Amino acid sequence: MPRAFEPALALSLGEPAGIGPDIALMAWERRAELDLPPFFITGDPVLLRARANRLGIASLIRECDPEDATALFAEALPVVPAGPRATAQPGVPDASSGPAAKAAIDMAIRFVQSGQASAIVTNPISKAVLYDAGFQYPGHTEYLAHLAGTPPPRPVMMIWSTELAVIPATIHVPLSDVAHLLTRELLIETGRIAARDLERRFGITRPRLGFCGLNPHAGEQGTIGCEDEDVTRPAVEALHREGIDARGPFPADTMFHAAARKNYDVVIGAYHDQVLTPVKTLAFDRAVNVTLGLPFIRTSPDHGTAFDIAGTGRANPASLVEALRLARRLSDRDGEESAKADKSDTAPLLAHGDPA
Ligand SMILES: NC(=O)C1=CN([C@@H]2O[C@H](COP(=O)(O)OP(=O)(O)OC[C@H]3O[C@@H](n4cnc5c(N)ncnc54)[C@H](O)[C@@H]3O)[C@@H](O)[C@H]2O)C=CC1
Ligand SMILES: NCC(=O)COP(=O)(O)O
Repeated sequence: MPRAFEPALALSLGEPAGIGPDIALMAWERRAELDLPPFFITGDPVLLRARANRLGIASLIRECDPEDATALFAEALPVVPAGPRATAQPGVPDASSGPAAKAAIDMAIRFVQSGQASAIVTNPISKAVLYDAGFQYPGHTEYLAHLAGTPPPRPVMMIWSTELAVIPATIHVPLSDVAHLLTRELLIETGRIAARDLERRFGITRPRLGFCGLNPHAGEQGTIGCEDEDVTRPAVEALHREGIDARGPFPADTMFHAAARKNYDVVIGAYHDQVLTPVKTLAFDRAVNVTLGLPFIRTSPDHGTAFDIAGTGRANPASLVEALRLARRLSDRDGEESAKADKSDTAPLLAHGDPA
């Protein structure tokens, strides 16, 4: 059933010196051809106008309130001004970058929490720039959990593509800390959240979670490192006892080939690069970062700020386009689910192998 008011998606500006402004403008320019869901940007409209001029995009930027964005979207790029002016040039972050990027996220989240936006899509931030500005969180994933409530829910990072979906159990931590941060509790909680959200939000009945070993050959029965037998296997068994289809641990080096990928709906790995490397190799321009475990929907392109090509017109907006589409599909599904007493006929949102 259509909702009376269709809120638009809130897209945060991201790092002003990065490609976030470029890809937002490029996506909006092709909104009709790509049949994009309406979105508005939270951020500095002056910077966006300057970037549009630099890129030669005949973009009409219109400052507005979030409620007006859906109606405006066909004729202009709606922008809700957020925070301080962003003065950085493409590729060269300056002192305004951190505060401007953070203000854009804060405003977008307020609109999602008040129902003035249906979901948040975040453009990439430079973590180092934000840390320099005093930002206390490793990335969006952890910051959004902090904004979501008290105590903050455990956020789970999933990078989703039709070829492969992955979750790093530890997220933005140094590699030297991974072995001691990888606990049974962490894996069990991550598995529970993944199983629940893949079912509830993505419509996958009894999702198959493939756990990835930490050590070579998943520890070779405990002879090459103890974590796979002492931590991961008991976590998989505990999830299994709860009725969750958890499998593994499997060796990381053989989990990602085409036949193996058919055995899981998502791979849960030990650390960031273990699982993000395969998905970015397979689907760099299509994969979407989705945060599970939050009371609202958040997606993001899978890539970073790409300072080396900001302002050149060479950035590919495809991952942002997929992030916008997925946010819309997840929020439509959310709306249907809450409006519906009988949920049995809601189709799966995406299955691996579906055309994107
Ligand atoms: N969601 C977020 O906020 C994310 C932020 N980052 C941040 O981005 C910054 C740079 O990270 P890198 O590791 O250099 O990764 P990156 O993704 O920014 O760039 C890696 C390479 O891919 C290219 N590239 C990236 N996106 C592209 C696109 N849309 N079209 C064409 N080429 C593209 C870049 O030009 C570069 O050569 C870091 O500060 C990192 O923290 C990284 C990932 C996600
Ligand atoms: N490589 C993905 C990534 O680091 C994204 O982090 P976040 O800012 O979305 O938490």
